[in-house]
Amino acid sequence: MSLREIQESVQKIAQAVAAVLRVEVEIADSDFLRIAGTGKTESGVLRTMAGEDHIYRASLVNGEPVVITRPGQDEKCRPCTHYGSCAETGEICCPIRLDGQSVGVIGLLAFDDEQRERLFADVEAILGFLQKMAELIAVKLKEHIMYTRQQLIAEKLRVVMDEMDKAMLLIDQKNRIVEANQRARQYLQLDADNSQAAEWIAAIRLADGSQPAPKQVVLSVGGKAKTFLFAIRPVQLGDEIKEWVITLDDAQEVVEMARRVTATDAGDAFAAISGNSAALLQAKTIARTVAGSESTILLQGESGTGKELFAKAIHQASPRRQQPLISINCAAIPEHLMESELFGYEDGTFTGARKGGKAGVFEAAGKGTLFLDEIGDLPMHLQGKLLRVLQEKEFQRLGSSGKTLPVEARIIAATHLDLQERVAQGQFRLDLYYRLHVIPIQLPALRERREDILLLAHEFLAAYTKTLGKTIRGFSQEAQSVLFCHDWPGNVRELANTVEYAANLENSDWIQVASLPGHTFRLQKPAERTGRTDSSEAPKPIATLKELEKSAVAQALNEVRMRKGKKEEAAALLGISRATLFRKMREYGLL
Ligand SMILES: Nc1ncnc2c1ncn2[C@@H]1O[C@H](COP(=O)(O)OP(=O)(O)OP(=O)(O)O)[C@@H](O)[C@H]1O
Repeated sequence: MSLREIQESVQKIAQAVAAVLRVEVEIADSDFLRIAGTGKTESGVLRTMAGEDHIYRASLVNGEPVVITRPGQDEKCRPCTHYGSCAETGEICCPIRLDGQSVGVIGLLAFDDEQRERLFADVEAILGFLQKMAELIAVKLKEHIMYTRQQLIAEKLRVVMDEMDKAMLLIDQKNRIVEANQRARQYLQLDADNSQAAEWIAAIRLADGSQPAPKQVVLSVGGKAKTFLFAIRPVQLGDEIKEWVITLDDAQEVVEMARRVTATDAGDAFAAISGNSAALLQAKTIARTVAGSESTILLQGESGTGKELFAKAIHQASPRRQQPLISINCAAIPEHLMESELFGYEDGTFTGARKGGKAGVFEAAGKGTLFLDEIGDLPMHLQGKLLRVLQEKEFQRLGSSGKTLPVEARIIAATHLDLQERVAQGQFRLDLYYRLHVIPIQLPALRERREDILLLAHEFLAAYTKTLGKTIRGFSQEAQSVLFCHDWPGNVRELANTVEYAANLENSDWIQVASLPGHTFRLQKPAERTGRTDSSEAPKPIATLKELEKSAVAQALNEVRMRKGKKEEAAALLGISRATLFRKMREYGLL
């Protein structure tokens, strides 16, 4: 470590000393490069002192000060190129020592009689002062070394953290995230929104205190519940806990990884998609057939019909299964962040941009699969950009100067919207529609395949009773008819939530109607639920589906508001995603 690295500070010290003592000051490093100089020596700064360095060399090697009262005539000056013709009238120098080693020399120089007089008026005092200045420079160098070391450690830590395939968070005493690695930002969508951080950390701390290892926690991320395996450890200095390190693994990814490692073949990737109805079996057959191809797939279906489940199964059944499956929800990411989420950005592209830039989902998906969820909600201006990227099969990070990257991922898009209708309304580009609509797969709504309702309900019940440690044998006859006749606007997600709710509440061997969530079924009278009509009653005007939906959304919001809950809970009650809930709130003026 050379004084050269703190040249500016050293020059300032030289000038300050010169101003106080009114003599000239020169400072050299251990290679006899002039680091600082005042007066006559200033023009030689950052030049070598070869040939005129032997007095400094003697001071540096012996670690002692040197006093020259007659420069150019003193015996010590003999080897100097200026011997006999020296412009100086006096010189005092002293080594700069750091950790027992000489790292440079500070010299005081006189060039006329006045300066000479000042220099030698009280040599003892001047030497004392010079030594203090040498110590000051050594301290500055030490600080710089420590700072550089710290920077290096921080950088190493950042690289190691980002290379980890676990998500890692550093948390301070006030439960704020002070550092998050790339995987954590991806799992928790931190770049889009980290307002839930305190809630997540509270959930992790709660789960930490109540479970043996391996510990699990369910966090709501972007409106979806995600299960993580986690560990939390304190970072201590002495007895004091300074921060906490939390590591997270996506439980589903761990399970998939375990399955990949243990399975001799990929198994049936579609096994998780239940249902025997002709409509669902047809969708599964198409998906299975095209899983191996490179063509773009467009999954269409209402919210909760299993579009994401299908996308995962297709990826699993494809030759790309060892590569990543990256999902992005085009409705859940704020419009101004969407473009950088898709294509990434280069270092310094905008204020707050991450050092080193950031890969977008196209890059992250690599040779895997990119799942563009809720594609119908992609803003118009990005539709054009996406189209170009899909056509040209290459893209650029934002702020990159012409460097293009290839699109290697297979694209699966999904939407709950009627894209043709969006095209007709001028809200979706026709050319993009055709680019995505290569292999369309329509996922049927649950009410269009009622024969699957009870099958799914029993599967969910078996799973939840196992988790809850209960022995519920099934559904009462009446509960079955209620489930069968319900229209399930939230589709399979709503059914799964309904069964989970009922399994939690039920105390008998069979799920009774009373244990079904009131907010779902209060909208329908018992006679309507079973599909029977009472001829003695005057026919009531039938509410439109939209009216029913609006009323359900309002009711769920109200219920959650009363118990000071969060919007996510209203979404869960309705069996829809957070993004869908917000869309519906906007649509019905309930924001
Ligand atoms: N056929 C099915 N068999 C078993 N579970 C299903 C099936 N279809 C959907 N599910 C479950 O229902 C929930 C919703 O499914 P998914 O998220 O895939 O729906 P989606 O159509 O992508 O919804 P959204 O449009 O709201 O994002 C998930 O928990 C999923 O596992």
